[in-house]
Amino acid sequence: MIEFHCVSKAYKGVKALDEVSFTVEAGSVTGFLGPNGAGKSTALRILTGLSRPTSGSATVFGRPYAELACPGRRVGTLLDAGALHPGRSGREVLTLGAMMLGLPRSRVEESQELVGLTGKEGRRAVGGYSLGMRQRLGIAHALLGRPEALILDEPANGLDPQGIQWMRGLLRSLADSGCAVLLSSHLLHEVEQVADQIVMIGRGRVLARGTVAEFARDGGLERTFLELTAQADRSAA
Ligand SMILES: Nc1ncnc2c1ncn2[C@@H]1O[C@H](COP(=O)(O)OP(=O)(O)OP(=O)(O)O)[C@@H](O)[C@H]1O
Repeated sequence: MIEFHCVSKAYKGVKALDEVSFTVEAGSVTGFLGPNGAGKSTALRILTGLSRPTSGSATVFGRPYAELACPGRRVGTLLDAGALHPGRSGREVLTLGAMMLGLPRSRVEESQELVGLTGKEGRRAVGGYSLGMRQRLGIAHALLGRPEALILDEPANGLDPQGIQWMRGLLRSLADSGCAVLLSSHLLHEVEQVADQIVMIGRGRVLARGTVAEFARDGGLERTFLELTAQADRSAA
């Protein structure tokens, strides 16, 4: 459903991504794990048509995101919760999103409820939101069109432990209802709790892929992550 096929990206000769390939199936959560600067955001920006790969292709439902008919309805994205307009209320952000996607107003309340933003919070300007509230609003925005695929960049940033637990439950239930969920993170524990499959990236390259159970069996997620990222750093030095 989501597919990266040999995606490379170079910025002025520096390789941010190097032949990245993996897939995310419908009905599953894939954790895209990597240390700072590994290339996670670059990969997700390419997947959502915000950046062009130097070579290779990234597709959703078999096509580049920008070539999908009404991509915003089929693919929910949250790449930067900080980018929401600070002067608008949460409700306005969602109402504008629903209008742009041609969705009924009822989706605004439904999405707001889904992420636990109260009516009062929805009427406040986003500039006064905590980071956790922005993340919830960003997730509500991503879910407006009842998407079949969900792409989230570091969605747990700023969420408190209750918020993280809530998000896990939400992503699990979305995947169980058939959605393909791809979330990037550098928080191993958070990803381990929710993901079916893990793709580890370091220095722009896929270092390992497998199910959470496979990582647990083969030395543990944290140990594997630290070893492989250190190895990638050494070979890049
Ligand atoms: N617009 C850009 N111009 C030049 N280099 C860039 C640009 N965007 C990203 N990079 C570089 O590409 C590499 C990957 O960055 P990216 O932001 O994709 O990593 P990340 O895994 O999302 O990191 P983080 O967890 O810190 O957000 C880094 O070395 C970064 O400096």
